[in-house]
Amino acid sequence: MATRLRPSSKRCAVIGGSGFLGRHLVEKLQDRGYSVSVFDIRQSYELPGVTFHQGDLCDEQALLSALKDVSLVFHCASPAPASNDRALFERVNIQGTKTVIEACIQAGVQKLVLTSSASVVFEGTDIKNGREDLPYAKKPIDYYTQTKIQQEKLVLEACDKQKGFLTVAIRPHGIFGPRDPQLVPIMVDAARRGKMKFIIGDGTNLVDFTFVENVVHGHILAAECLRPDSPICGKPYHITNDEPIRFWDFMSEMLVGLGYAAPRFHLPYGLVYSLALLLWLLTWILRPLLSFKPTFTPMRVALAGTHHYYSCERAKQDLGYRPVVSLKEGIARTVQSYPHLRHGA
Ligand SMILES: NC(=O)C1=CN([C@@H]2O[C@H](COP(=O)(O)OP(=O)(O)OC[C@H]3O[C@@H](n4cnc5c(N)ncnc54)[C@H](O)[C@@H]3O)[C@@H](O)[C@H]2O)C=CC1
Ligand SMILES: CC(C)=CCC[C@@H](C)[C@H]1CC[C@H]2C3=C(CC[C@]12C)[C@@]1(C)CCC(=O)C[C@@H]1CC3
Repeated sequence: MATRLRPSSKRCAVIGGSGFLGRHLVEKLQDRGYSVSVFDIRQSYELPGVTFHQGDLCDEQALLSALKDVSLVFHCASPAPASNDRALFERVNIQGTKTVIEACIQAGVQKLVLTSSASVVFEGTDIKNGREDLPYAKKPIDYYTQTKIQQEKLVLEACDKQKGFLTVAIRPHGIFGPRDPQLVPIMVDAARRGKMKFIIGDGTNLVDFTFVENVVHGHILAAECLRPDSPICGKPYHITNDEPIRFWDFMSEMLVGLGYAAPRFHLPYGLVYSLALLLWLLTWILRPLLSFKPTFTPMRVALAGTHHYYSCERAKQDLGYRPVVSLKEGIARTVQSYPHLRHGA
């Protein structure tokens, strides 16, 4: 009888590997001796030794050919939150994740590590040192988060030790670092349009911002700890910098580092939130006539004006996680990596 060789445990695939987090993950996995392939709807770079499979994760056949002989899969693909496209989030994050799970099982993949998000428990009100046992948000802040909740449940429920298919979810928060297409570019765009003069609320709200290499480290630890006898099977893990910082101090450090002025004038949180809500309603009503994307959405105001930071004790205990790059160093390395976004560039 022909024996089917078990895929090497160092052969892995990164779904969403062309993205910000995905590419950092691919680079680190290669450094650690993994043989890596990328599955993504687009190819954004080339890297010697990395095989690219371009395709939509909703296409099972395309996935199956990319997952041949792969034993470990990282799923970090998602449409960008800013698109706010409900149908797209549902198709990719829910239907697509079901397809990823089915393809993994069919291809004989043994481990699936999902990039979830700490925002699955966030409802727009304060969370201080939130642990993983907080309930999922009943009223998620947007469609993106609503589908991230469904996605996480699907992946964790698929964990089946009998069948030899093990899953775990990493919940990062506020990922930042070189090549990030969201945080710094949105902030600089707002600064260039004179919209970063104001602090929403009293400016004391604490938030987690997590340097991308720490998020990568958490993913790799989770993959390496995922064994049938390990307590991490089917569980979510917060991965943060473990250094909550005032939202507006973080913004100021980034802005000043890039040569812009720090926000100075305080505006009451309730007022800005109500205005953002009104603006959002107006753009929704007028959407057949004009397409306008406001900088101030209720979701962004909530993110900028409330406490939302999370405990990563569980990751420390079960994964041996410790951040590898401090916030100070992460900010310095990020600022340095954006010469084209500096004031006057
Ligand atoms: N950036 C952040 O602050 C946070 C991100 N996350 C999660 O981390 C993951 C990675 O996020 P980022 O790297 O920031 O996003 P990104 O937008 O840079 O990367 C996502 C990748 O997914 C790919 N993709 C999208 N739809 C696809 C499809 N149908 N088939 C195949 N590939 C597809 C995109 O082409 C892109 O390369 C996402 O799951 C996101 O929800 C969670 C918490 C915070
Ligand atoms: C901590 C966390 C979850 C960060 C996620 C990233 C984005 C949601 C933020 C990145 C840039 C931020 C930003 C604002 C809100 C939150 C972000 C979009 C503002 C719109 C808040 C109101 C302002 O005064 C302008 C800000 C620009 C940058």
